Amino acid sequence: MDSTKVARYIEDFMAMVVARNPNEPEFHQAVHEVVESLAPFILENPALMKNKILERMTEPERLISFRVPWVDDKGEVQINRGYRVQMSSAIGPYKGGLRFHASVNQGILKFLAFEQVLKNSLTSLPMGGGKGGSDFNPKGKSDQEVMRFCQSFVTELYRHVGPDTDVPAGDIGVGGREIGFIYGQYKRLVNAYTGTFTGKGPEWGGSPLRPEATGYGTTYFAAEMLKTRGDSFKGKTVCISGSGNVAQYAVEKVTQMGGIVVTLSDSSGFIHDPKGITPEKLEYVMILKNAIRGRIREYVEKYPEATYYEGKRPWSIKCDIALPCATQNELNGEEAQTLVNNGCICVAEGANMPSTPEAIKVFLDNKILYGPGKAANAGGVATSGLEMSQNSMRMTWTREEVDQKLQSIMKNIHAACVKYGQEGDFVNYVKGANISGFIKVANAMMAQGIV
Ligand SMILES: NC(=O)C1=CN([C@@H]2O[C@H](COP(=O)(O)OP(=O)(O)OC[C@H]3O[C@@H](n4cnc5c(N)ncnc54)[C@H](OP(=O)(O)O)[C@@H]3O)[C@@H](O)[C@H]2O)C=CC1
Ligand SMILES: O=C(O)CCC(=O)C(=O)O
Repeated sequence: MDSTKVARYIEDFMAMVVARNPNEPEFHQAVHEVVESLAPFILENPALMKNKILERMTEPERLISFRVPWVDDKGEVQINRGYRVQMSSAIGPYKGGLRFHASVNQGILKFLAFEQVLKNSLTSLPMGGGKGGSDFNPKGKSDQEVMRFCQSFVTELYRHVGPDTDVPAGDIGVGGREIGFIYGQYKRLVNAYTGTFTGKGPEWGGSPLRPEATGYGTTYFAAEMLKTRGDSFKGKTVCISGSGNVAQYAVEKVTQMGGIVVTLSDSSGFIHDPKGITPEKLEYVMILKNAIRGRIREYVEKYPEATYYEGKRPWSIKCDIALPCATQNELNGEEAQTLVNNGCICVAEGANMPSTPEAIKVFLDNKILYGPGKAANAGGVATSGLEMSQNSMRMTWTREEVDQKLQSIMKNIHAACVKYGQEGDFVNYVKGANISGFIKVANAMMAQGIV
């Protein structure tokens, strides 16, 4: 393929995306990465060009934005903005999480929804892609305030979702507590018990292993990547960022597989525990983060052998494997170079788009094992898909059954990445994930006409 032609296609396509979606840098970044992978493939397939498949995929089918008024504990009226981006229903109902974080805006949710379309396709389950949330910041809010906010949020959202229409779940700032409040109010509004949300509690329709699934899945994916080089987690030093849902269960699974996790972080700083975060220490982190809702710095008060670094990220710590599990753009080019210089051989993304384009270039140039989020963290939404199946069948699989299905899905995603990403003796998992995720959605769109 003529490289000038490819470069011009990417440039023209991105100029169009930027012009149509001004002031949305995260969305531009996510689309650019995908277009770079897909350009040669699309140029070789005139039908994809003629039917403007990628042009349509980068335009949400529907974008809903709404007012979320609620009353705080002081009796003051607060107003937030709620969103749902329904990106693609080509292969199934819209599916993707809800994020509650002060930084949420339309552009961030569009990047997440776009990534979700390809990720959900990779799982091989029939799920379209969407994402939603609000600029509501749950930090420091009482349970009552969070409940009132969630009830107001879903009092508008409920019109746009349904078990065969759009099935939201959790993401940053939305865990079991929030899904509970949202589902309770939703059920009241529609007067029906349906599988419209996933991440529900185990007693009321949730799938076994959904809380664990993203962190476990990322670890399973990394293990598959390591296997291609005859390696494993055994005895490896692992740096993990974040300390929320994904990070916690990544620590658990890595430790079970014989790795030693030495870092965790939050938006204030990171802790380094050279002796490793043992199951007992992880139990404390789970209480600290999920019940007390404290800060990661408190870890060093309980475990003085660890050190806390205020305002810093964990990537300067020497490790064999890095699992970024916090948020987008949390690992830049310089930090990627430090990881590589320190001997890191594998990066698997539990978070969505945690590595900047410069960081990704460092990983690919140095040919380390690099698993992008849309492949490596797909275990969460895949298990949500399994929750949807269980809800439809009105039955519950065992934890072991779900774990087996999750492992098999992660293996299949890995195999698909290898199939489309093999470049000589190197696997470019970015290219593999993007092309493999794209093909199924593109074929469905071609079959369904210009819609
Ligand atoms: N939950 C899931 O099933 C899935 C999640 N993901 C992705 O994984 C990542 C983590 O999600 P999840 O664990 O569910 O979310 P949680 O809300 O449970 O945890 C988020 C963690 O990331 C930290 N964090 C958030 N924003 C920043 C920031 N700007 N800088 C540094 N740290 C930050 C938080 O720290 P603090 O408390 O200080 O904000 C917290 O430790 C996200 O990228 C999400 O999109 C991907 C697939 C599925
Ligand atoms: O489980 C889900 O539906 C959503 C998971 C999610 O938000 C993600 O994969 O980023």
